[in-house]
Amino acid sequence: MLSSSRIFAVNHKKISSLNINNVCCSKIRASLKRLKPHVPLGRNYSSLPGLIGNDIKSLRSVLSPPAAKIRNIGIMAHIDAGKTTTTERILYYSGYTRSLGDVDDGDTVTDFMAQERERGITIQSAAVTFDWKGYRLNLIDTPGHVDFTVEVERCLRVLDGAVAVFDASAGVEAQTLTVWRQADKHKIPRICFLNKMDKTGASFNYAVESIREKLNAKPLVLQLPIGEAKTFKGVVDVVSKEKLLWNANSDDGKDFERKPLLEMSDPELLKKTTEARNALIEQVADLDDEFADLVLGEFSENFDLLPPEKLQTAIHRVTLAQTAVPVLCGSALRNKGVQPLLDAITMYLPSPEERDYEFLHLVCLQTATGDTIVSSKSSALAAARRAEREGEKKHRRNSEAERLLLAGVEIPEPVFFCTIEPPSMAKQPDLDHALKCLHREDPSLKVRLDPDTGQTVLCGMGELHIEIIHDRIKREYGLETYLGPLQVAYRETILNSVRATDTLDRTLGDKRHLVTVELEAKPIETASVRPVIEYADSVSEDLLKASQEAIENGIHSVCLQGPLLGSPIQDVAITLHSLMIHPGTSTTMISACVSRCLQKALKKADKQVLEPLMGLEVTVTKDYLSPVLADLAQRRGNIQEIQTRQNNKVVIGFVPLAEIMGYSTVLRTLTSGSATFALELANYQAMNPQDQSTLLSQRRGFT
Ligand SMILES: Nc1nc2c(ncn2[C@@H]2O[C@H](COP(=O)(O)OP(=O)(O)OP(=O)(O)O)[C@@H](O)[C@H]2O)c(=O)[nH]1
Repeated sequence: MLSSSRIFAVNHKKISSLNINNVCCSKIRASLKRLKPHVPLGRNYSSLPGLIGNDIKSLRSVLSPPAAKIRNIGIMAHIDAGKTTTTERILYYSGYTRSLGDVDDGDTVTDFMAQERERGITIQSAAVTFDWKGYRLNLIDTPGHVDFTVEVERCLRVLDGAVAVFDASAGVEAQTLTVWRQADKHKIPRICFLNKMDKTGASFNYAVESIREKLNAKPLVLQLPIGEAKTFKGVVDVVSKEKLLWNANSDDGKDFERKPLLEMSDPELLKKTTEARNALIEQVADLDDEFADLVLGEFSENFDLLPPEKLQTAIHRVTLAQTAVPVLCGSALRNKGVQPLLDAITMYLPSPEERDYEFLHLVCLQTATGDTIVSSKSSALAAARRAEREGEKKHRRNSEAERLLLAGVEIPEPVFFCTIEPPSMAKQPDLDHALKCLHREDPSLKVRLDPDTGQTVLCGMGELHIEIIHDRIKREYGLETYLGPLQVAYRETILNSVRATDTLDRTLGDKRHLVTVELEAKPIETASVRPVIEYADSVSEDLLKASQEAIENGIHSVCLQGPLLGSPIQDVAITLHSLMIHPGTSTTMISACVSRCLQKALKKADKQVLEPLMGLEVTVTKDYLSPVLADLAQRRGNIQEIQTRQNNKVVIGFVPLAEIMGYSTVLRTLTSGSATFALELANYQAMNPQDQSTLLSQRRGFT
């Protein structure tokens, strides 16, 4: 009975380590497999204090620690900032692994896929569970490359906190902004880790300023570096006024000493640290009333008397409130600064208990017959709509549908596509199966059938994305497939209003199907991927009730394949002006008539191709700036600004996606491999008439 049906969006669960593991279970299994020679299959609890003899209570807390002792966190950053290297060190110091893996040697735990190891990049998020000083940490290492943004998004939804890793010589980079925005959207408290402090050009102050300016965040400087670049050897803990120095002779960074700063031995550093601590106390007091009362009352005369724990508790509160972000620094590659980062994770990031997930109070997995479990926002909405149709009470429906929206993942539209063919027709079902599985795992991969050729078409987020999918089909499903040329996913729109009328009159058997439709298509200003559908007052409500779904299906199917290139039509509104349906006409016929009528209207309209415009950021040394700019000019690039970032120039601008295919190879050649770039879809822009007609001729095979 529908009144008892409930809808759960539960594709990502959280709270326990088991749940996080479910998100990326294949990856964990593979990690454990690789670790077999070193680690017994099961968790290494060596770092947990309190497990004595047969103490059942302790044992229970080891197996399932109280929620207050759990941290579900993610590591996120721009590509190559050092997430995987930092994760690798974290696993080593926590006792999860017994040797240090290296991205450059292709032997890290979290980058286990063959493609990740070969390319030294993270493609799929990996979850690992380990313990640190009595806390259970469930950690996800996420990819930095923009092609795998969805992977980051799906992880952020299950996290309670995140560590944002930065390359200290570059500060905030293009993809940092993207992941930061995603974390803002999911309201994830964060800690910043300024990595690569050992690298030439590393600058703590520059990186902190870039967090303030570009991310519009309030950095809380909890550490100061001791030395920078080649001279980097440790950090000062601003909260406790202690210095942490790593033993230069230790090759794994386990050995470091923590000493209070003294006037006698470190007068300068002590002075700097006291200033930084006072500034930190004032900053936190500004953000937290409880702490302000404490500081102004008892400690206003001398901040030195304020116990570190009081400051730490207040920092925890402002981190949780996301009014500021603690900033730490180190060098994961040189094994410095990672243990204090782990302490900060347990100290400042929240436990699951401290986070409020409204939709999770819905989702307690006590399901019963009649419940609906859905896997995405669109299926949640479809289920909610179905529930609505079948008569649930109005107020309950609305609030439920709204809450379900919280649980969805936003999947960006793909910008590239290409055909994919199996080695033989007999293998088509195997290919379909592989693509179905891969799509389930990675919803940003879309698969469709070309209605004209019957070919399977892969749609993805970028060249790398499609390349990796191709490779995975070969390695994981044993299928050698053939990819057609990579093509840009264009869109279409119309430039003027057009009207059409159509009648469909067909008799099948002894049944007459008769529909007459009049509709109008017009351009709209607001960017809308799906057509806006409106009904004129003259259309009878009763008629509409019975046929609305069929009408909308007809409209949507036409808008998926525009008349120019067969690309989706966007920024249009369709108004149904009149509708006449003969009794007994099937909904299929209604859909067919609406589709035909809309196609007729679109044929008459002035049409425009829209092309994906990419935001581009190229980081290049001064010597190579000119060739990079000259090349971008040839690619119809529009340069917005050129910033100076340490010793580099950063070119920021826009370039049509069609012009930037294979850019990594060209850029490597132009700059002897010294430049890096990041691309992100900015919007869809109208092509100029000349480029549009060239494109149309190419597609029609005339050039
Ligand atoms: N100098 C220096 N290099 C580092 C440091 N940490 C990482 N690297 C190097 O930076 C490169 C990228 O490191 P990764 O750990 O793969 O970075 P990532 O952020 O996981 O990369 P993606 O997942 O592909 O985005 C590798 O060559 C590392 O050796 C560091 O602290 N100092």
